[in-house]
Amino acid sequence: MIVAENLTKEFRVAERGPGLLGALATLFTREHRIVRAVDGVSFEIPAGSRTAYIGANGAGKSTTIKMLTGIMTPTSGRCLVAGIEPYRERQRNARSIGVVFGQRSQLWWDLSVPDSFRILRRIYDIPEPVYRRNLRLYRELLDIDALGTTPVRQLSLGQRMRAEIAASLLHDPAVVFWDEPTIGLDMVLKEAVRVLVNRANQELGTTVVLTSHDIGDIAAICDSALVVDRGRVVHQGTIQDLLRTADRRSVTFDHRDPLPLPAACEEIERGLPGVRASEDDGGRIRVDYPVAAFTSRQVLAFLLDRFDLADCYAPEPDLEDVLRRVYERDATESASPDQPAAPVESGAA
Ligand SMILES: Nc1ncnc2c1ncn2[C@@H]1O[C@H](COP(=O)(O)OP(=O)(O)OP(=O)(O)O)[C@@H](O)[C@H]1O
Repeated sequence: MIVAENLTKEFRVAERGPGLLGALATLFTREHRIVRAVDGVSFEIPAGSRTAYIGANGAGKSTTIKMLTGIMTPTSGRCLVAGIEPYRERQRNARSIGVVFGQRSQLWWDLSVPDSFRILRRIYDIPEPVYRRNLRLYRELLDIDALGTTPVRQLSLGQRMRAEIAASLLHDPAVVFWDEPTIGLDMVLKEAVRVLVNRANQELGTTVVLTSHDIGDIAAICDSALVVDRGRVVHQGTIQDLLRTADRRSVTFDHRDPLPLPAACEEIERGLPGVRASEDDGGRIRVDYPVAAFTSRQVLAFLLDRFDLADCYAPEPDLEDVLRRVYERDATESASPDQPAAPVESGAA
């Protein structure tokens, strides 16, 4: 179980003027401003869950992960990972967690991947059967042998990320924190990484906390989501809960006889004000409606009344669309500071 209680992190940043002179002046200036990267965040992540920690650029995700992994100490509040306050007991915490930061390496730059793994095995005191089992898995899924004896610093980004991901799971940690883990990976490797982490979750009960802008990773790995904005939690619940916050939904239908599509779309938009009707790639009509104005039942009743439907389906809202709207809404709210921050929604955490 991971708990954050009023977790806050502030940075003191020197004010800097424009240009080179401005940059030089910061060396002597006494003017600072406080950036509150994480602002009283509270949440609970149950053991064994797979949680996406999501938010727009600069929302405070990496800073939170750094506190949860013990790299940074909170300005106030606290967090617990499996009962440990990570920044107070860094070494004990490190034994039960695995970490991938897309931008940083946990491997030894001048050593090869097999050498790095041998060192990690000693550091974590990994039992022989566990070490062998995991290496077998990495051979099978990540083609780890192909990295050979090349020093880590000479690997491509994608090759290094394969090794980082394997290293984070090598000691069967209770929790993995992955911050942008699939940067640089091709589609086949992305899929392999998803299989690997889902296997660890199902077979060993590994808790997964994933920070990513990759919607494919979020949908394939996570069952719940924590959405942060300007350092605050604005949504916590299942991915399904998040999808239910969509403000537009759609219905797509096929007509029994060929229809004059532009005229049909116009008729729908006239009959249901605020709705958008358009032809999709397969020659069907797609009707997008605002959920605040219509229920799916009302839209369907209208369509059945006016058209001779051959087939009809209502797809799940698109996670990418839902997140884009959350980020757009948050950006609009930050542009008008008088408006209160979005409320915290809670679902099954
Ligand atoms: N060491 C630091 N010193 C000063 N400000 C910082 C520092 N680290 C982060 N910040 C600021 O804190 C805020 C949150 O940064 P953070 O890296 O946690 O965001 P993020 O959600 O991980 O963003 P991204 O999706 O772009 O990686 C940003 O405004 C950032 O500029």
